[in-house]
Amino acid sequence: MAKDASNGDNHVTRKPPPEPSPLRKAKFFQANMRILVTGGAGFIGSHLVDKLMENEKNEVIVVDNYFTGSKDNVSQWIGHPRFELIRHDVTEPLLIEVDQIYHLACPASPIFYKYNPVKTIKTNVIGTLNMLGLAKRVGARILLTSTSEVYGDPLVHPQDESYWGNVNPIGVRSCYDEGKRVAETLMFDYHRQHGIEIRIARIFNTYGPRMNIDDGRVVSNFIAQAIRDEPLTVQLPGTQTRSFCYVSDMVDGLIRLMEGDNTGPINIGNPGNYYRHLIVDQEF
Ligand SMILES: O=C(O)[C@H]1O[C@H](OP(=O)(O)OP(=O)(O)OC[C@H]2O[C@@H](n3ccc(=O)[nH]c3=O)[C@H](O)[C@@H]2O)[C@H](O)[C@@H](O)[C@@H]1O
Repeated sequence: MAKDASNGDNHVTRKPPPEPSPLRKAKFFQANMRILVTGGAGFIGSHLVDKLMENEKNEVIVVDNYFTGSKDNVSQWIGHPRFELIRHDVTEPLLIEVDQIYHLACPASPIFYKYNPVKTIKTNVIGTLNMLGLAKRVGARILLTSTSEVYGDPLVHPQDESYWGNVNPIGVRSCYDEGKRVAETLMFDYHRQHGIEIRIARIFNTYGPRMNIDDGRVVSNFIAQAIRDEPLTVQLPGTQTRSFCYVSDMVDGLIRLMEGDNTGPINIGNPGNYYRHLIVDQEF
């Protein structure tokens, strides 16, 4: 699904990224790559951590406030010499020395992001500013997990990255949709103004182990209803489509984006769209 979505002028005034700080070079020479994962105790974040930890040259630091994530998701790494877990809210500055930042921290499903919309906006805006400030200070490359929801209620199907979206700025979902859109804007402004190395992924529906069963998203809804022997909720059969990506494929996509040369934004998801009633037929 990847495409160059420069929208005309994203790459025009790119400056070279700043040098990594001498402090990091001197102090952390043992590990080839020190990687920060915000939201690393969440569903996708914890699978990303598992994959990054497979590489013995990586040292992984997880920062999470456990709003929707859980220590259980990373319990297999607690005590490992290359792993560190910090309870921290990204809306507060973080002083740390790292080479790469995967910035995932954000409530991601409607139930949770609507629960405290002001906090959701703060996490997206102030949290992303803080992570970009950190990236600038230490010369780290930063990847933001944005979302397919930046396309809002799209007027074109399927949406490629050059589509600017159709988003309600004042609705109850805006804290998330517009929050992620501002986060993307901040990423590109830091890139253009300060030469920060950025990567932006727009994540589509993802499923797999550790997904939150009660988060109100379609796969978890179906599974939860099936387990509870309840009728499955299918809205307007035949009209609602979704794509579904398995979490290990999502994580591979995120790592390849981080390691590659394309800033994004890049859609990451399953390119096939499925009607909700077909999912039910196939899975149950
Ligand atoms: O599908 C997507 O678009 C989303 O995918 C992932 O979200 P996901 O792993 O599905 O959701 P969670 O399991 O809720 O993970 C989010 C993590 O962020 C943490 N978080 C949330 C809010 C906050 O203020 N700070 C913070 O650290 C949560 O505790 C949790 O561990 C990414 O983390 C989101 O940034 C992305 O928007």
